Amino acid sequence: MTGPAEDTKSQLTLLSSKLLHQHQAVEAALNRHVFVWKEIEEKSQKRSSGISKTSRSHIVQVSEIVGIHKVEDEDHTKSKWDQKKTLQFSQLFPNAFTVFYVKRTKNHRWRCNEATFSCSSAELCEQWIQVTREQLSLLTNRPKRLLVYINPFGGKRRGKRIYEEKVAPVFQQAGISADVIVTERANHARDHLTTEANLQQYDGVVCVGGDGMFSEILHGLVARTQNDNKVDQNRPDAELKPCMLRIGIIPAGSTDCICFATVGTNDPVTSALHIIIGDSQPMDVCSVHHNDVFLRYSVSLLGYGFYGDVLADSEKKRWLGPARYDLSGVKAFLCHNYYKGTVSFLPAEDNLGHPRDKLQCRFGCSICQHKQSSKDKLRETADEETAAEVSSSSWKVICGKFIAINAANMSCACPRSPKGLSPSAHLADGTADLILVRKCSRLDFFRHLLRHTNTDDQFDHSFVEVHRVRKFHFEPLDPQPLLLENQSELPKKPGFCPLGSAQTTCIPSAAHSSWNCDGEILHHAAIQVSVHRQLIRLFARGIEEQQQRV
Ligand SMILES: CCCCCCCCCCCCC/C=C/[C@@H](O)[C@H](COP(=O)(O)O)NC(=O)CCCCC
Ligand SMILES: Nc1ncnc2c1ncn2[C@@H]1O[C@H](COP(=O)(O)OP(=O)(O)O)[C@@H](O)[C@H]1O
Ligand SMILES: [Ca+2]
Repeated sequence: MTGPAEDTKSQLTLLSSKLLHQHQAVEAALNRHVFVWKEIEEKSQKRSSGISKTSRSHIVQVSEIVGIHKVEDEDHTKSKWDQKKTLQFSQLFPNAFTVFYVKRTKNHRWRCNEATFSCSSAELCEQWIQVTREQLSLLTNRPKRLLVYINPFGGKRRGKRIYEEKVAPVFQQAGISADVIVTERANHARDHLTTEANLQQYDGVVCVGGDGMFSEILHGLVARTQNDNKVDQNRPDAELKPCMLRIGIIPAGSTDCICFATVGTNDPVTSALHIIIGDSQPMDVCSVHHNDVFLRYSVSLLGYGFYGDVLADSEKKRWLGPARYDLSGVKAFLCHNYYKGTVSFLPAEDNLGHPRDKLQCRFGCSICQHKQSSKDKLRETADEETAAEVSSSSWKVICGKFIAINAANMSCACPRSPKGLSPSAHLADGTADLILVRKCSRLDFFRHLLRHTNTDDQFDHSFVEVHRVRKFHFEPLDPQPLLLENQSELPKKPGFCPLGSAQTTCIPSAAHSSWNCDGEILHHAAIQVSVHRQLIRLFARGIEEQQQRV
């Protein structure tokens, strides 16, 4: 907290002068927090009209200034027309500077707005640029150098163009330098991060692609951090070390759920601006093990049954781009498979809310800032047998036939489902929402799915239950044939006769489905999952409640 002396200091005007903006005289001022300009109403003007207009003032937070440049030095990536206009302007007003700043528009989208001011002298212009840049350099959370990985084949295969046309120019305006790697194969980014990249020279890593590409960055960074700290990822109870570098996501994939659920939109320019201003959003990560073998990490959806089947089928249709999920979704729905198994879970403490409490995770979320007590920590590290001794609420066990078992570590909001699989799930509370959809009729399941696209409560069905959990295990009823230790890259298992469907052309499911782990297939049905609170940080801030307009 800042005391009164500090408050006064931060409000001290650093610069104040009369400038010209859009042919109108303005009084501009800069302090540590804001840059303000206010139209000056000339006395003669007031007298002749007889009416005193309210002069408009504009406020820009210093933390949301992207950059400041002398007009003649401005961006060469501008169109020919804009460059010509800039040249003409700088001939007319030689001592002018432009401030680039964040402007909020509809649906959580941000744009880079600009305002040009001309000064009475070259010295004054230089002074404005220098003092403003000094203030920006005090914002130590801003990245200066980034490592960028582009998946040229993600989504509609537009990753490279999106980066070059929409992101690189704003990074340049902000003075950010970026080393760019266009991936040449799957797992290129993951392997490069795990073993090769010299991470000390970067302030963050950016991925251009979808959730699968994000997953590569996540695995590379988390593995690198654990290796450097000698933490064994194979131990399900290992206390993982948090990653120091933040991750930025430029959405260019098929679902873009991780970007959408942390920023509120899947818009490349908005993401670039969150990176530039150095936003920071901690995020939980689920570790997935099979016995004592580490399988994968997950930040969004871990889905068995319906979403596992959709993914397994969609992989064969990659050439269709994002539409593959719609086709495979319809197919999985028509197949209507269900799977037998046992789910056991460690419920989260009551003070962390409930998936149906309608307290959505938003910018500055108080639930995510909640500090874990030592009792909670002890309870979390205890295994199934000893948990009962340290807490009144201990592991719960549910056996049944399930159409879908979904663990949502965050809301999983995406353009297909703007409120997500679990609208009240939290980004950084150390829990996941475990959704169990039991065997039901096709019509009921359709009703449940449909509610993901409207405002109705998708949990308000007799066949759906939802729990907020810290850990969970799944065990299929029938034992699975032995799989190799490192299963994550195994080819798709051969199809068997579906358990819950009479049709023969269905997505092959046998007694087991596979897990959809942030869009990657896991072939082990039996898994153990733990949520690791705030293991990583993104260049994001969570979804803002109200659109503030400048
Ligand atoms: C009758 C209309 C029903 C519509 C139901 C829609 C429900 C959609 C929920 C989507 C949750 C998405 C969770 C995120 C998953 C992604 O990690 C994963 C990989 O993404 P990417 O790498 O970008 O390709 N995407 C999926 O698994 C797609 C699921 C789509 C299911 C229809
Ligand atoms: N150069 C590449 N060639 C082929 N696959 C790649 C390449 N780079 C990344 N991948 C893989 O592509 C998959 C899908 O990437 P992603 O960017 O998530 O797109 P989408 O959202 O369309 O699935 C990821 O599993 C990732 O490992
Ligand atoms: Ca969470």
